[in-house]
Amino acid sequence: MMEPSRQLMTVGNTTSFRDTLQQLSSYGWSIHHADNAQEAMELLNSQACSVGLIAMAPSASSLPLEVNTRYGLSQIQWVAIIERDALQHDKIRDLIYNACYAYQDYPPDARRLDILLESALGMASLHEAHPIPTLSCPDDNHHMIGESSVMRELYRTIHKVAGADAPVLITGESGTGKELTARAIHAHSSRGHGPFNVVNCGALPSGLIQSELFGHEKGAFTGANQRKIGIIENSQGGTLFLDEIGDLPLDMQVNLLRFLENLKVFRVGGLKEIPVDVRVLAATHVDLEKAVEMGEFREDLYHRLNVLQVRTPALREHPEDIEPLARFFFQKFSAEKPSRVRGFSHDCTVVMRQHPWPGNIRELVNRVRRSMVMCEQRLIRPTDMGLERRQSLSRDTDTLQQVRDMAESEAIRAALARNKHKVLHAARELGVSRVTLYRLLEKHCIDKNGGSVDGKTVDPSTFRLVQLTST
Ligand SMILES: Nc1ncnc2c1ncn2[C@@H]1O[C@H](COP(=O)(O)OP(=O)(O)OP(=O)(O)O)[C@@H](O)[C@H]1O
Repeated sequence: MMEPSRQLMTVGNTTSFRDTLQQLSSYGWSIHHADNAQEAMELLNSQACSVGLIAMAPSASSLPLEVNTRYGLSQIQWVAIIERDALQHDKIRDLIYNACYAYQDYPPDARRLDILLESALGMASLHEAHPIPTLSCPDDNHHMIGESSVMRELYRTIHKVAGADAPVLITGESGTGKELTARAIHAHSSRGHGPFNVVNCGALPSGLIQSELFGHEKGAFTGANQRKIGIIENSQGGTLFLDEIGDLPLDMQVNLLRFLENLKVFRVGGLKEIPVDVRVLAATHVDLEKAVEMGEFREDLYHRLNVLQVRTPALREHPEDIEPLARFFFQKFSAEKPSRVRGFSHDCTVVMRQHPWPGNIRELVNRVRRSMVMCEQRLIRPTDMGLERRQSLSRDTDTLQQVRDMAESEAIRAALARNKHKVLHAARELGVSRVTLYRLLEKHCIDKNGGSVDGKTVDPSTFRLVQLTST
């Protein structure tokens, strides 16, 4: 780890302890001053300060929270200098408790402060040593988190398809980040400055869908008192994301296909075609090929949308990202609403790894949010997240065979995921022949796409049940 540099940002009215600051300079601290939050943020853009010393006025500035919200909670370790009496104010107590590393009374003692700042610096460097890996998005709210090989592969694919102006079909289980992926494709494409509009095809009432998408002219039907511009036209110069495309009624599929072929819309009741420059991204969590076979989805539309394909991985395929994701959501929610909770207990991180996450990243978001409400301690425990340590791995009654079977089935699923479901490659990685791997897939009821045989979400404990009942 690099030796942390002794850059110190001071904020607020520090005139009453000017001498102390001079002594700190003589101890090797480079001091940069900001009068207010705005200046502090500007300073942070040019100086790599990770420790802040704030002269906290009795009126209680919320500055440490503001700065941490902007820069990511825990990025700056704050030490507050306060009048002892100020601790009687709830607001100040809360602020120090929630946003500061430590505090010292007036007049601050240079030696003690030096030690305190040094240890704050140590804490800051620990945070820096564990940055949250992301795919950045120009829009601050939509960064993608995860540094596993599957997520890196996803980022690479996003960059590749962003450069092409063709439709993209995004597939993946519910909650795996299909919409976020669509936003990232848009943001990294040449249309990034244009609009990004989302239509959930499953949520639109069938009677309204035509006019929602294509718009209508005044008087086109009873109740059409005004001209309405449809969402396709409103996406001019940008991207239209059609979520749950599999739910689009068949008659609408024809209209959408026509639009994709000539990039012109006909408003309902309109007389002329209007050209629209828009890129269409579509997402589905159902198997569209199967839907085509069943006659529920038009084959021509499927091929038109499926020019480029991106698959968002299930969370169980990249368990190494669970903790960084959980930390990211924790920081995000802490910034939105200051919390006394400081992070996750060790037990909690172990249990998060064991949980199969059938609801994927959305489930993780919800569980982290819940845990921050439920937690009564400084660290979140498994029960705060509504999770229990999985019995199967720790129960005395598990036979060695059962434990082996579970490990075997999890290793196979992970190898398939890593090898894009290519059985031959997964078999090579696992050091078995292809025939053996097929036999094992059958034994563990795994289809070669990593799901269970009936296509339901894979939960290792379910596999165990299947196995126990079939033997
Ligand atoms: N890699 C990621 N990094 C950070 N947040 C993520 C990531 N992937 C998903 N999320 C978050 O998880 C939640 C679900 O993501 P999203 O809505 O994109 O999933 P989805 O696959 O479109 O779900 P559905 O199929 O149910 O519509 C959102 O809050 C999203 O911001």
